[in-house]
Amino acid sequence: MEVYSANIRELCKRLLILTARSLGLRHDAFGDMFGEAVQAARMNYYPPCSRPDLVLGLSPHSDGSALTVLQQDAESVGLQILKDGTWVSVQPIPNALVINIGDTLEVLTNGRYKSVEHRVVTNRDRSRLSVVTIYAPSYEVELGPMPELVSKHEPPVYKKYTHGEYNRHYITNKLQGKKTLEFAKIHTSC
Ligand SMILES: O=C(O)CCC(=O)C(=O)O
Ligand SMILES: [Fe+2]
Repeated sequence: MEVYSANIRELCKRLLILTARSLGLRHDAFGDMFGEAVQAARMNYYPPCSRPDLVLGLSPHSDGSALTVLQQDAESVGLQILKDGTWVSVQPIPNALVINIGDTLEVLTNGRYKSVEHRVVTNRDRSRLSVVTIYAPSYEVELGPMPELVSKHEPPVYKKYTHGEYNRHYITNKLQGKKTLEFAKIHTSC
């Protein structure tokens, strides 16, 4: 687990470098601001369920992280993402990791990258196991759209707050689609 976690940490750092580059930012723009990044792993076990038509394994949500790295059970399909209003199953590919963009990256990129809404469905005959690692800035880091990604034509869509504040909000609210991200949105009335 220690070696796995260390490798996932390196992977997340690299992915954030590539993300920064894709947006025309300095390559270490995210790395510099994340501080001692928060990384946490959890294992989700979904037992077989006699009524998969009635029971979800995990309610629709987006992750609060910047990135989430997911290792799926090779034998059992369960993860679905919401794409253009339709739930699409993410077929497990042997030895492949799934990377989800979380709310924090949506905020930092002022919405250029969107966090993915996802859920887990159950199976009648099979159990399923997933190993999930979240990667996020240190709790005291102030978040908000990166100044380079804000302009007169692209005003900030999200306010400033610390990752600790967002985390508290996230864990004290129900999983309900992308509702937790409302916390970060600047609501304009016109
Ligand atoms: O089990 C999965 O494939 C997804 C789990 C998940 O979305 C989560 O733990 O946040
Ligand atoms: Fe998730």
